[in-house]
Amino acid sequence: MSAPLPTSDFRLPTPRTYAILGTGALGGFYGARLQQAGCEVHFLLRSDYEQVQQHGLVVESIDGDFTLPQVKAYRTVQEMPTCDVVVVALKTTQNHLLPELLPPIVKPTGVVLVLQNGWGIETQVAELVGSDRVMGGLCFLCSNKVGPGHIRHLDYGQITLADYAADYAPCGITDRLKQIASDFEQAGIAIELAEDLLIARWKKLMWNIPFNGLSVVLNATTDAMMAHPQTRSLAKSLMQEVQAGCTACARFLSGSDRSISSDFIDTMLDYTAKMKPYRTSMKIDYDAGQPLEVEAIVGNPLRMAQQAGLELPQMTMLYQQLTFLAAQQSS
Ligand SMILES: NC(=O)C1=CN([C@@H]2O[C@H](COP(=O)(O)OP(=O)(O)OC[C@H]3O[C@@H](n4cnc5c(N)ncnc54)[C@H](OP(=O)(O)O)[C@@H]3O)[C@@H](O)[C@H]2O)C=CC1
Ligand SMILES: CC(C)(CO)C(=O)C(=O)O
Repeated sequence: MSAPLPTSDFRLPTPRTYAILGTGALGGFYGARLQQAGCEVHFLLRSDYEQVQQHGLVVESIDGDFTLPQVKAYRTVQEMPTCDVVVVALKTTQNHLLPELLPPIVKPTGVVLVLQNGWGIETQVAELVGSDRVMGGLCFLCSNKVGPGHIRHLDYGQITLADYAADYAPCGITDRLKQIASDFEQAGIAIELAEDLLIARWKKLMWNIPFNGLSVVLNATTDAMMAHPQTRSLAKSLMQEVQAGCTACARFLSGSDRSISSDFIDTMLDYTAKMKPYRTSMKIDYDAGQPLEVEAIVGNPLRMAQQAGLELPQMTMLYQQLTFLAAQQSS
């Protein structure tokens, strides 16, 4: 049964303009691909501004390298035009800036598309722009920013897109979701449309929580963790906790029985076993001495489950270990 469409299923104009908040590994890659496909894209930058303003964006990609010698680059949102789709591609550790970054650039009829990892971000954005103007995307992408304005796309790239409604109520496949999907597909990005953003987000967390977290705590890449029976078993136990957290969250927020099937756990384990040896984004950040996205990826889901009356002991221990390591790193 398809879910009821939200009252907010207003269509977006054609063509749609895009703003990229955070022109890094993810925002720089997808934004460049959208521009390459003909979309009008405006890039917000920080330390890379001068380089990108003068020399554009360089993208090395398994799908073919390309350079955009000229892009619409900005240092502040005040310089940017309002856009139809504002893509949030900052690290979530920068989300305290969203109250100042978002309002000036979202058109009155525009939407905000959250492409970050983690839980609860759409709700934070909805408080800024209204719950009828938020959408989410889960990016299965392996990409790094290797230099100012220089992106290296290593693997994958597909995005699961879903619309948002208050309390993560299922929205079904809305017209505006299809419009944005068509822009990304025109840019050669594989898109999956999901009726239920809550399920889609917890499915991504089923990968991010064990593998981003354990890669830091155990100082290991994904292949090494999958090759050892004990760490494979630990990853599966964490996935089972995420599965329980998802069910409790759905019941708490909307009184509904929505859950992730146990088959999906085996699918994710098989998927990871087949991945090229991969240093997760959290491990890359840890090794580089950068802030870790612990709160969005582990803390928020843990607190959501606890709010729903469910304790998750292994996720709790992982959170304690990661927050300790993050504190040691910054001391
Ligand atoms: N990389 C990947 O393959 C994947 C990433 N993700 C998720 O996507 C999100 C983004 O990650 P990722 O792209 O890897 O991160 P990056 O650090 O590569 O990109 C973030 C960009 O935001 C910029 N930035 C930071 N603060 C500001 C600011 N105040 N104004 C303007 N720009 C700013 C940074 O610039 P500066 O250099 O100045 O700090 C940086 O270029 C995260 O939630 C991550 O978990 C999800 C799936 C895969
Ligand atoms: C699943 C994966 C590895 C790629 O999308 C990811 O989410 C990350 O590196 O943060």
